[in-house]
Amino acid sequence: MLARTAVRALANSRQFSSSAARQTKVAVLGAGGGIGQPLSLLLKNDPLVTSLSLYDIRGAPGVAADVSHIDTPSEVHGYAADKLDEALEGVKVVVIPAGVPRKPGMTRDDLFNTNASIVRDLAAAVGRVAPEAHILVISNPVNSTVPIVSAVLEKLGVYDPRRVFGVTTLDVVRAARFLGGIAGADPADTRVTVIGGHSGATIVPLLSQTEKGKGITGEVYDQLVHRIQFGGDEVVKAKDGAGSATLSMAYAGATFTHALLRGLSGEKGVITPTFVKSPLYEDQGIDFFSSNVELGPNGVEKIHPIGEISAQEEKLLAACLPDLKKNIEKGKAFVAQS
Ligand SMILES: NC(=O)C1=CN([C@@H]2O[C@H](COP(=O)(O)OP(=O)(O)OC[C@H]3O[C@@H](n4cnc5c(N)ncnc54)[C@H](O)[C@@H]3O)[C@@H](O)[C@H]2O)C=CC1
Ligand SMILES: O=C([O-])CC(=O)C(=O)O
Repeated sequence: MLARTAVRALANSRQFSSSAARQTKVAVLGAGGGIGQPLSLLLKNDPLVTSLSLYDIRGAPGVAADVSHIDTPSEVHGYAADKLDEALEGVKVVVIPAGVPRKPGMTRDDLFNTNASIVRDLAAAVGRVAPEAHILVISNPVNSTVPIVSAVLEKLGVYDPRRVFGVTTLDVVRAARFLGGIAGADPADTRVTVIGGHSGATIVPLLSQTEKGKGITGEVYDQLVHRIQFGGDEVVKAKDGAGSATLSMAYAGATFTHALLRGLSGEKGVITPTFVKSPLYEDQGIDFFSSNVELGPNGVEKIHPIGEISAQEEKLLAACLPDLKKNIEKGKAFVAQS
């Protein structure tokens, strides 16, 4: 399982990996935030990261000074608000958790007005300074921010769809954990492919494709699907105005980053769901979609088909597609009007 593999790698981080010699510089934009700080901590412990570039409009040099004392080989540098270009020099991977989080009663789409321009401007800087970088978008609403990043890069003439990813790994992490809880099994044995997008009804878990999930029916099935789709709301409610998931998201972000770095380093068979430019529903006007993607030396190596799904999952997918289409179009329209 992907998450388990990442944990093992992180645990082994004190051994200087031979792959580390490859010099992989990773930047975190939004490194001073609730996600950015623990994500920076986890990336400092990833043996595939040789240099960590931490940027935020507030607090990144402090986070960098703190994290830099951890006794792993990677270098860490922090950059203040006016040092974005410097932060991006020579980076191979850029992870973006910059932007505002939800408060109770808000949808992810309610974050659009603030986060769309933050993500647009950061993407433009990446396109200018590090046009070959792989960009991992965490900032919500992911269903719109990924099309925003893509459209910005397209405008700059540097867009390669194999290098832009929406991080939907938290949905995969939650699905494994929640199914594991119900099945009384180790989440390593209850990995679920989650497709679609990253908000409410656009999150579609394919429980029928897992050994432990396929027998679940009735109310238990409905509750499990609802919990996977609205797990984010659970955290927003519990934090009661203090934000949304940060620690589990940092874990998910570090897990996905590690998977990408494994793919980039030439490892075969690294497959995980991620929200990318995709042909799967293009005939319905939906050109971004999350499904199992094989990661390789160029980023997206292969987009896997959805495979066989149940009648219930067909219904979930039918509910997902119109919402997803609207979210994608909103992101594209924002850049077109910018
Ligand atoms: N993809 C996913 O599964 C998830 C996404 N998120 C999203 O991640 C985003 C960040 O969440 P938190 O870390 O909890 O928020 P936060 O408010 O704790 O941190 C955000 C950070 O971004 C920084 N920032 C704002 N504008 C910036 C700019 N122009 N350049 C660089 N940094 C900038 C802020 O100074 C702050 O340090 C939110 O949009 C949230 O909805 C949260 C959880 C899961
Ligand atoms: O719920 C939120 O706003 C943050 C998020 O995307 C998640 O936890 O899945």
